Amino acid sequence: MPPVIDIRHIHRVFETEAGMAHILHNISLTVAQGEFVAITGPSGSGKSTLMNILGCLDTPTAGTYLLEGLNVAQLDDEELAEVRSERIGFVFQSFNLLSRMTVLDNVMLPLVYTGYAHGHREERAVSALAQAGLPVDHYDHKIGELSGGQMQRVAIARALVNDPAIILADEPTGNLDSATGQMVLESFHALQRTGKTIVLITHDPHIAAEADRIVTIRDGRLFHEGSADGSLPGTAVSGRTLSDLPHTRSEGGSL
Ligand SMILES: Nc1ncnc2c1ncn2[C@@H]1O[C@H](COP(=O)(O)OP(=O)(O)OP(=O)(O)O)[C@@H](O)[C@H]1O
Repeated sequence: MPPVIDIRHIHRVFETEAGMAHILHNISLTVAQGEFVAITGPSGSGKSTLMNILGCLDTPTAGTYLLEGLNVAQLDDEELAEVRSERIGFVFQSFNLLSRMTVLDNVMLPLVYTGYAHGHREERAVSALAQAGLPVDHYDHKIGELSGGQMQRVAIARALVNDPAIILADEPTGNLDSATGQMVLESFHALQRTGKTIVLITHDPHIAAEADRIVTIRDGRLFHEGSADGSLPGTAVSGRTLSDLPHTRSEGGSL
């Protein structure tokens, strides 16, 4: 099976008023299906820039990205949006939930444009919330009534509701105390046991240590655990088309 994430010799250069800012340098990284990888590194090293590329929110200036075998550079905007919504679940430090809506409505939001009937959307949201470990009696609560840890569980459920292959989490425990962060991390471990591929950015070495593998970015260069740099030998890159992607919907189920 090809890696879920396969980036090769990626560079990202931003044009700024002060000139060209070369932020990512020759980064290569593969992540296998079901793997849990932590990306760590100091502030400003390029972690979010890399995560934006992995999440198809940004494109590299040079290099190749194969996502589940798809060559991302060959996708148009509509196809990229489809990949983002169906194959990738995003979890952020600041939760990014709508505070005046209920838990259930927040989790159902990504399904609005799927064309599923309301009942089916609700079923999927309930299943995702169960997977994320939020108690049932909280489903009709407003987000503003929840604790930080509960909010992050809702955000994880929202990321899961489309049954994506990959979960990308940017400092998901950054706003939580360490005990709550640890509990949220348990949700990621549980997701990994269901076959999800997880890439998590963290500053916290204790969180990073829980991943299968840690990669570190310093000054835009990637360092793999136990090796000097992240470069891979150059290989010819082909890629599949969007319709070749496997449909791995599992219709939920609790962990
Ligand atoms: N759109 C952009 N244009 C110009 N420079 C950018 C842009 N986005 C990011 N940068 C620069 O790239 C560098 C890396 O930023 P990035 O946010 O990826 O770092 P980070 O490791 O995620 O930092 P933090 O841990 O503080 O979130 C920074 O110097 C930032 O100013």
